[in-house]
Amino acid sequence: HPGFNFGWGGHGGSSGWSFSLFPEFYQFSCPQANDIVMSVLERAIANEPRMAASLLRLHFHDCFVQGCDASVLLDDSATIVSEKNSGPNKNSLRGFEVIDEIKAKLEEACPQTVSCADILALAARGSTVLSGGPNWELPLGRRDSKTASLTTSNTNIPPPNSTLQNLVTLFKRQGLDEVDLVALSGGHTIGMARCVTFKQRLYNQNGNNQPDQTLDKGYYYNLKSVCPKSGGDNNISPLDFAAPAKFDNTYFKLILWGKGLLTSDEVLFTGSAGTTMQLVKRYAEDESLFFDQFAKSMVKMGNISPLTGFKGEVRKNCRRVD
Ligand code: HEM
Ligand SMILES: [Ca+2]
Repeated sequence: HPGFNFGWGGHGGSSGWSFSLFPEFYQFSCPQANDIVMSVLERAIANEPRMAASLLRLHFHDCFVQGCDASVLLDDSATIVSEKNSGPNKNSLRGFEVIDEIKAKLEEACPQTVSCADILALAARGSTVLSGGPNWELPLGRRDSKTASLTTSNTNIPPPNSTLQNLVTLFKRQGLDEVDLVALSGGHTIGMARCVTFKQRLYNQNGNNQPDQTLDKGYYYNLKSVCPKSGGDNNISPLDFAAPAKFDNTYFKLILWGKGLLTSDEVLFTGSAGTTMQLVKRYAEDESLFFDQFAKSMVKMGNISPLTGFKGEVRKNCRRVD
């Protein structure tokens, strides 16, 4: 089988072999893999700029549940309880049709070779680049799960009203630290969120029927007009209203000004942990520092317990196990 990296397992495993991800994984088996991904992305994102954001988020929601194994793409079936119906995912995750299109093209060019988990990682990177963000060398060789976990999807993915402590804990569970938390939250430089995810901040942040005091007043009135106290749950607002389709560091500037959309964005600056506050300031001041760290943290997130070697499979259709 081409592309396996037979390195010695040195991390306490007793089995002897370990397989790690590496950028040239498809060099011989499907050298055009990234070009095919990029050609589909170019069209999809030109057609709808928000698609870049939706695809970036898909990789995150995959990696935080059972690792980066494309579990998030599986539909309900006799053996699968789909993660698509979890609290954080239902009526929210988008981009599945674009992944299907990429997979169909890859199956034509290189049958049963490129995993759905690697497609998610390639699509996340490509979406970042096409939105004006950083590029990075992307380790590949993930394989696809034969299982999904609705319950883990409900427990591992942080909710939008999280405290800073809560965010730090959920990221630590994945081997990610405060630096990764702040940099990866910068993914909110693109895309949209539904009213239901930030309504609490407008009308009852602390159980006293008062808005979140950290919200800028003008921004607060704007948000109220798209997100009424009752109804309108599916109305959407940009996570970075200054440039919702451009991958830049304005997300961090907005947070400094009380114009971050979600509680989870604002607490990076106002929550009681000096480290994340300093990082928000530094990324707001220095876009290239943010880009460098975002790239590093994306590689780290993409390395969360992948299936490698002979584990898992390469699905033919990302929506079902073979
Ligand atoms: C730190 C914890 C995080 C929380 C609490 C969080 C929460 C959310 C919420 C509530 C939404 C809106 C969903 C909706 O209304 O349907 C959203 C959207 C989004 N998130 Fe996060 N997120 C987090 C981290 C991340 C990370 C690590 C990434 C990627 C690196 C990311 C990328 C995105 C993107 C791009 C969107 C917009 C998606 C679209 O427009 O379709 N988020 N997030
Ligand atoms: Ca997964």
